[in-house]
Amino acid sequence: LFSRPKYDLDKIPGPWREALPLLGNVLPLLRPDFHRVVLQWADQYGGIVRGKFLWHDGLLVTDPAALATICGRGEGALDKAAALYSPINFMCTPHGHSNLLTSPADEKWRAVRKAIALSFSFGNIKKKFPIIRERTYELVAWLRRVGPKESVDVDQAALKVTLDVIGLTAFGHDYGCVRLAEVPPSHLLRVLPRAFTEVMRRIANPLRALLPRAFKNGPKGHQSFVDFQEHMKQLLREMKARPPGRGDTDIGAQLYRVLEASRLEAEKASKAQGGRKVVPAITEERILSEIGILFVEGFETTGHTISWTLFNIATTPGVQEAAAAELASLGLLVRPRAEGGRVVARELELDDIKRMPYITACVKEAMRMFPVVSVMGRITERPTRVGPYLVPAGTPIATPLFAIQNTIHNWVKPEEFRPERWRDVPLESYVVDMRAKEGVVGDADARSSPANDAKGKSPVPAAANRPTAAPAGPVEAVASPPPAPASRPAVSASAAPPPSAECVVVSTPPPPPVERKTTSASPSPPLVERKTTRSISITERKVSRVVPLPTDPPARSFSHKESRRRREEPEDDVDEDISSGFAKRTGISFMPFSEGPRSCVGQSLAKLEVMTVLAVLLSNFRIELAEEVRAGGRAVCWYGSGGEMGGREGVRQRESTHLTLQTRGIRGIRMHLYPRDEE
Ligand code: HEM
Repeated sequence: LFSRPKYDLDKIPGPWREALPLLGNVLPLLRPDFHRVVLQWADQYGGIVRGKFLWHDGLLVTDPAALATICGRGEGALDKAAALYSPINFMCTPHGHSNLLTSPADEKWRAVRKAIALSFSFGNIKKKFPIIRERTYELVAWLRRVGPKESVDVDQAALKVTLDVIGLTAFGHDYGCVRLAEVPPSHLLRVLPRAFTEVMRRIANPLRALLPRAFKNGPKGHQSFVDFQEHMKQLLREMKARPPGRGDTDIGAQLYRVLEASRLEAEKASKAQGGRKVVPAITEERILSEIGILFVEGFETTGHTISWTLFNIATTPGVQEAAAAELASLGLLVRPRAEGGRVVARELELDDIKRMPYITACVKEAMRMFPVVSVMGRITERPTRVGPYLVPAGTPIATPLFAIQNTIHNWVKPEEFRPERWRDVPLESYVVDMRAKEGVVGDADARSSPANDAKGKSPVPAAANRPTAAPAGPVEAVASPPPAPASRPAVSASAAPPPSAECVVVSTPPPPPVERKTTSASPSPPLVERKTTRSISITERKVSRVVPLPTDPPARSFSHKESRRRREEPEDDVDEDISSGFAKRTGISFMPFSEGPRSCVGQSLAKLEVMTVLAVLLSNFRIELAEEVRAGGRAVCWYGSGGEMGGREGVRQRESTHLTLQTRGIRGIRMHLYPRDEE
């Protein structure tokens, strides 16, 4: 009776102590801006928080060291909480087949991920640059026709480009969104948001899936799934009717190959078993689900990232001017007619993108503050140590990106949009991994970053940053880290395939500063001047060694009032120089594309798209958030033509996690775009 509890759940701080019977802590999470509730819990209780989700215990993890373990490959790494993602399966296929995003990391996932990763290699993605650029310039032409007097929802505008780009680059299908003046309700651009709404409703209320008619808008939601699947089936038909040619590694082609390979394998097995029917491991329905998930993951994510970045650029003093100066230095800024007019600016080229450290920094800072995938779900398969706590098998663990990247425990002045934070971070890095204290970054897909050379290799030669203290060697340190401290990640993780690509984490002694050589065929200026060399190098060779570092003590928990005070008035001892000390704690505190084997497979396309759209729009227009309307000295928001956003705060108050982080309602993020040549 008095034996010690087997697990440490009761030692974990969190709102579970105030949980309601049966409902637990669910009620505040039903708000559209529940990401802010989670952030507030992270600020208040620290990096590992226990909550009651209905009658289940669950954890919210924002502690960087614990995250590095959870997202890594070694002991303590966690797989997807497949059940949590299941409404997405039913959006993609009638019988709820899982897919890359939603399935656990099993054999089927591995086969599809490997095939698709080739499509997203930078070598393949860079061939798509002309498509992205063409659609973006078409958008510019449309925006010019609209003119600066009308405000435009830049979010909708960006979504049109992203849907066109996925359709064309992945499946050779033109949805023609950018060209459409009116979008019919049956168009995929309209169907997708309706289906996302139904997914959100089913996550909040799983009974909707069983009895759609019993709930408000249930039949409509069900219909949106049917409509979405119809669009995806059309793509599948087109894919099957057009077997891929040699050298075609586009997504459609790769999915076709996976399907065929599985069919042939089943045929072979059937023959071997004397003609008994053998169902292929990967069926058409699975492929349908894979096609669907590319639209679920690739459409809104990229579109909202573009619009959140534009929003921050437009509303932070000095930032737009700095971005324009960078574009001008590359000869890309359209000049006023009086100074020679539009002809002076040239068209954006692929190589320009790696010469825009400031705009890249704006994107990263926007992705830190507004991570479009704001929560991800994992689950423990066996008793697991999360940070210092042992928790039982079957514990759901949310890794809430919004809270990770905005909590006062991980970031200095997190609510400030400061592109300067990224000054010393290599251009290609979208993971801040402070395990090598003064080092900076590990980046899963650096090899496939547009910032890298044409062959898709890291601009830093594999061995360049490797100190003699960490010689290349066997993988043994990776395979089994000591069990106790969860903060000892096995490996800095990388994109899944090819399996040989790994990051190497090293600690002291620091190597002598190395001259950065580029392997690029065409000579280009260094990406970003890199001040810290004691860090992580991204290499195509086998993992050398991981040298774990001591971790920071766990973040303290505060009263609600105290955590709010600390957010408003950071302590004096906090590093004020956020231009260099951008993150505070050891481990991962920034990973908008996630990290490790389950990181975003499409990030090379996303980065290229975001940068292209931003560079072209900012070259051509000066942007302004549609003005607030004032009445009686107070800002009021209303919808109509003209000003309506209610300033930066007005937009922020409408933040909503609706599968992706976006604005609530139909007002979007409206801006006036002033053509630079007409100024
Ligand atoms: C700025 C844009 C994007 C962001 C911020 C983003 C972010 C993410 C994140 C955080 C995950 C992990 C989700 C989780 O574990 O629940 C993810 C997974 C994924 N993303 Fe993206 N994504 C973006 C664009 C894209 C694009 C353009 C595509 C493809 C067209 C794509 C395809 C996928 C897929 C298939 C997965 C599942 C990978 C796996 O588990 O193996 N994403 N993405």
